[in-house]
Formats: sequence, C-alpha cells, structure tokens
Amino acid sequence: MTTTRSLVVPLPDTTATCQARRRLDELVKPVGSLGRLEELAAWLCGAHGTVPPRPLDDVRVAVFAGDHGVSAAPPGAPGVSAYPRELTAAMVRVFQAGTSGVTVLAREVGARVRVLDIAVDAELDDVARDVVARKVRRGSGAIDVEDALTPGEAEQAFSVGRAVADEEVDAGADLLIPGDMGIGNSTVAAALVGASLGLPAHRVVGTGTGVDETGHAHKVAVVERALHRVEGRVADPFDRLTALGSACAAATAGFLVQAAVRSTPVVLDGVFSLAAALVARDIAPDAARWWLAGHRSTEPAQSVALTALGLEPILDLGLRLGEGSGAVQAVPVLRAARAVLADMGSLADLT
Ligand SMILES: O=C(O)c1ccc[n+]([C@@H]2O[C@H](COP(=O)([O-])O)[C@@H](O)[C@H]2O)c1
Ligand SMILES: Cc1cc2nc[nH]c2cc1C
Repeated sequence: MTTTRSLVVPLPDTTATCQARRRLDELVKPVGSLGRLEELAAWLCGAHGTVPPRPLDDVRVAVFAGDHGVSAAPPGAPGVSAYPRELTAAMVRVFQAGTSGVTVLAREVGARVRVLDIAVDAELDDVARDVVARKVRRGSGAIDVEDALTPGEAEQAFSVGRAVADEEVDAGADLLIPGDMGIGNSTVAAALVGASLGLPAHRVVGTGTGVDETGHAHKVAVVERALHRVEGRVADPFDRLTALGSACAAATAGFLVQAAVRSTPVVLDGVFSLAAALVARDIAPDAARWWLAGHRSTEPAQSVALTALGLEPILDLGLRLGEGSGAVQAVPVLRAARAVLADMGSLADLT
C-alpha cells in the first residue's frame, strides 16, 4: 500500500524512562508519593529521550472537520445526533473566530488550534484558504447502507492527516492533539470501535451530543446495520476506514501515525480520536507507544477503546465536547509532571 510504505515508527527511549524512574525515587519525597504524575514524567522522558523531558511549550491542536452520510436524516425522521448537520460548517466558522470550546480552553494553556475542512458538506467560501485547502470530499456515504469512502479517498485522507502532523512538527510542536468536529462523529466512531474490537452496537453506542431514548435506539440500529453490512471484510484497517469511517477518521489516523513517525507525543481526546487511534494502531502498532489519553469521555466507545489501548486517562470530568477540549485540559498535568523531574531537590541533600 503506497500510503504506508514509508511508515517507520521509532520507539520511545526506554533508557531515558528507566533513568527517569531512578531519578524520581531520589527526589525529596517518599518513594512513589507523586503517584500518576511520576508515571507521566517517566513516559515523557521516554518520548523526549531526555531526563528531565523538554518543556511542553509548543502544544498544537489540529481539528479535523467533516460530515457523514448517517447524519442526513429526512425531516421528521429520527436522527443520529441531537443537532442538525449544518452545525458542522457553522462550527468551522466559530473555530476560525476563536470562540469554540477548545479554542478558549487552549488559550488558557497556551496551545494553538488549527481547524481543517476535510469533508464538511458545504462550500466554505468565507473562511480562510488554509482551512479548506485539504478538503477530500463533501460528507461521506451513509455507513448503514454503503461504504463511507472509496479506497482512494481513505488513502488520500490518511495522507492529508500525515501531512498536517508533519507541518505541525516542522513548525516546532512539542506535543500534538487531535481534535474533531462533525455532526454524526459519535455514530461513526462507535461503528469503528465496534468493528475494531468485535463488539456489538449496544456496547459502543452512546448519546453523543445528547440524543433521547428514541434517538439512541435509532443510533444502535444504524450501527448494527453498518456492522452487519461489512461483516467479514474489515479486518484490514484501511478497509475499515473505507467501509465504516470517514475522511476525518482517516485523516486523524494518519495524523496519529505520523506524530509517532516524527517521535512527537500525542494526547488523545474523545471518542472520535480514540476510534481513529484503534485503527491507527492496526496500521502501525508501535505508534500507540507515543499516545496518552487526556480524559475519559462519557461515550462508551471511548472507554472500551481506552481499555483496548491500555490507556488510563489523565482526567475524568464528565466531558463530551470533543474538539480536542479534554486533551488540552490535561496539558497542565503533563507540565507539572515535567516540573517535578526538572526542579525538585534530592533526598540525598537533606541535612
Ligand atoms: O468526544 C466525545 O466524547 C464527544 C461526545 C459527544 C459529542 N462529541 C462532539 O459532538 C459531535 C458528535 O456528536 P453526535 O451526537 O453528532 O454524534 C462531534 O462534533 C464531537 O466532537 C464528542
Ligand atoms: C454547538 C456544537 C459544538 C460542538 N463541538 C463539537 N461538537 C459539537 C456539536 C455542537 C452541536
């Protein structure tokens, strides 16, 4: 496959991790008393190959925006989302204006946010050229009745995600965060997680933006039909992105893999980024060693994906916004973990 031929994922530096653990035990505190912070500090040392790790000064969020065939419900019929699909395009403008949830939260921690129209079902003539320059297509096929993408579109979107990660790393990123914006994202994410882990629809479908009981039952039926439709032909991760994903899911997977190729740590976000991460791990298994989980979302598919990836989220605040908003809130915790190793004194110096 041309898209993955150049994928060589370096491994984090385990010597630096071990050195960090030894140093943590020498610091002026009871051994292990900083709990999870110590694990995170050692993990960052492995990612940066230094003790202490580098400061996390340059944190960058890439928000992949796009629509889905499953969100195009006829008027009056139950939909998969509590909001209309037009919200995706409207939110791209909000991101651009700098007033989205993730933008405000990112500002608090000094992170940058970039939004990319990968598959929004609108011509966004009024937004900045660099926002729309990577468009792969408008929307996607409705996964309960047809494939989301053509194989070529899945590869193209994966390459776009890789290129975005390259651009952010070349611009100096110390840490990358995948963000998502797309009405219907939680349905597609549930289908990808169900197919990746062999779980039935009712185990992975949640309420997303807040559908009621009827909406939830409709979502479960959509994901059931989608999983049934593709049964036996989505073992390959690119086939899964093609059949059940979207251009944004493929772009996010490419972004996650390329961050690892470039030895750049990633903080995963909500259900869409976790679904993409499961697929990305099947494309490049070692890439998962470069990822942390920022938070636990309320979506069941995000929780089962966290478990499957062996990730313990840093925060658990009942978040369900997506956009990268949970991951950016974990950044101060990571900076605190680094500060421990960089600035604490040693037990040996006690007088
Ligand atoms: O990541 C999450 O935990 C999450 C949970 C529910 C909703 N979202 C956001 O809401 C949108 C998807 O919700 P829905 O109901 O339209 O599938 C999409 O833009 C996501 O970023 C995100
Ligand atoms: C307003 C709004 C903002 C969002 N951000 C991510 N998903 C979203 C869905 C809606 C509806």
